[in-house]
Amino acid sequence: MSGSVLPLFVSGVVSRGFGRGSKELGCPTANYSQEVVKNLPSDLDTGIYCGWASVDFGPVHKMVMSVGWNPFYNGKEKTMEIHILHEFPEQFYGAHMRIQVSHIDMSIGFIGGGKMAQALASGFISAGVTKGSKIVSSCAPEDTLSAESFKSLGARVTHDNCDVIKSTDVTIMAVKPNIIPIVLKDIKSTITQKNLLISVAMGVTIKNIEKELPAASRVIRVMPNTPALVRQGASVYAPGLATTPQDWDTTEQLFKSVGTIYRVDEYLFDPVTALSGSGPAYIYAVIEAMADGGVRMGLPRDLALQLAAQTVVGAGTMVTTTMTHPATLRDNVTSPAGSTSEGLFTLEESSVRAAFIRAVEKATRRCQEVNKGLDKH
Ligand SMILES: NC(=O)C1=CN([C@@H]2O[C@H](COP(=O)(O)OP(=O)(O)OC[C@H]3O[C@@H](n4cnc5c(N)ncnc54)[C@H](O)[C@@H]3O)[C@@H](O)[C@H]2O)C=CC1
Ligand SMILES: O=C(O)[C@@H]1CCC=N1
Repeated sequence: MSGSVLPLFVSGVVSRGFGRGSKELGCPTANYSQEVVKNLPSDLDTGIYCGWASVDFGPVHKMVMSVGWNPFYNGKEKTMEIHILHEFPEQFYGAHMRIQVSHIDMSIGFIGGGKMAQALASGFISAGVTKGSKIVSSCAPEDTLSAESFKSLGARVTHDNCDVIKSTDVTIMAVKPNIIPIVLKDIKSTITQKNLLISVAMGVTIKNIEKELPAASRVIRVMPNTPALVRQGASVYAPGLATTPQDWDTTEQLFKSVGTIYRVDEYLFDPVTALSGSGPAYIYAVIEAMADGGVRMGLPRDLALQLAAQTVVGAGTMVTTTMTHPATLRDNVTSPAGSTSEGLFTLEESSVRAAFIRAVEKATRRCQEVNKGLDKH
């Protein structure tokens, strides 16, 4: 994530770009050669940055920079395109340009300031994507706990959902599914095409949201999970009809800063919600139960909990980093006639695997029920 590599200093020779900055977009850009782009730290995400630039050791000017693949132009090469906020009398290809790159802190709104919103807000701040003072959150007036949590992050709290929409470019709608119709009614006459609305509500389809808002409203559906708080979240997204590649990029950058994000077809959202949205709760139950087993066998409670939690972290990391099938990793732990084999047999006798499979199935059905209920509105 970019936060760790900023501020970043880059210098090199200005090369000829595609020539479309001035002509087509009315925004001239100075581009670095591919050698410079290839030497960028791998942690520097694609996106828009701001900073300072100096050409041929001349005066320092403000600049904005786009780093990316230019999806609109089907770009094949990553580019760094720098627009310097100064009128130069002539082109300066071949000149030496030095830049200092910083973040543009994103202003992010949350409609609903509960558990999921708090996890995302804290994660975004610690990832360096934004700062508390750039966040605005709304919650129910009686929900003083959520209000206090957001205030402690340095955010502004309001009870007016339209205020959130007006104050921010990206707004995350994180209220319970049954509150979504109320919120959409609230913001309908305020939201414009300037706003990107991201819904994280379970069981609420993009279509259900779009139909309550003005035509061409930019809506993206995301299913995150609460480990976003420690930047270990797992999210998926699906874009609405009026969104642009820039919106997809913004969403990916945001949620990548707090874990992983995959784009999926929307019909997969219910099983995703049941697996990774709800999943942390299942795993907390596993950690607690394993620790209880340790305590039963004489371990101190704190040690048992630490060992159980770290075992889950370690096993998960083994799967994601070695890309080895869990069955092989499990075999590597299981010695003939050893302790693991006894433990696993006992889990099989209790149909633990079937219980997890059924849990994901039942949770998926619940998302479908909620969706059917909202469809009737
Ligand atoms: N908690 C989780 O692990 C996850 C939750 N989600 C989704 O996130 C959404 C929120 O869930 P939680 O944060 O768990 O719920 P929560 O109950 O902790 O938070 C709901 C928030 O909505 C606020 N609220 C209620 N009425 C409102 C209104 N009219 N206008 C503005 N705000 C209002 C409440 O004050 C509260 O801050 C749900 O749709 C859920 O499906 C998605 C993934 C994971
Ligand atoms: O339990 C719920 O409904 C939400 C959705 C996924 C996690 N929490």
